[in-house]
Amino acid sequence: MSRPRIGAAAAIAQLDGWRIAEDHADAIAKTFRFADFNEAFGFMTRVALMADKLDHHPEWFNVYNRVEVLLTTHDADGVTELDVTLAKFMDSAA
Ligand SMILES: C[C@H](O)[C@H](O)[C@H]1CNC2=NC(N)=NC(=O)C2=N1
Repeated sequence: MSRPRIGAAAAIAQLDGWRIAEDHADAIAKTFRFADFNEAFGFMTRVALMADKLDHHPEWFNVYNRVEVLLTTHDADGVTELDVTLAKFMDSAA
């Protein structure tokens, strides 16, 4: 799905707790913390199903109760509204 790039700054202005990713040309990032691995993996499962439905997939890293997420749109070489949509879903699923 092709979308115009809006950029990380415009994206985080619409979101809570998200930051401009370091060490990346144009991406947004957030670290989610849960009570334990079960909660973290439940979150990842809910997000995975939505990501596949949107055909828009996160880059993420999990250790026990922590999930570090990076969102960008590879097809657009940067952040698009699709990243904002997935970020908002993640916030609602956390
Ligand atoms: C062919 C397929 O639609 C694309 O590769 C999709 C899959 N998931 C994707 N996820 C993300 N984050 N960016 C993309 O550009 C993207 N493209």
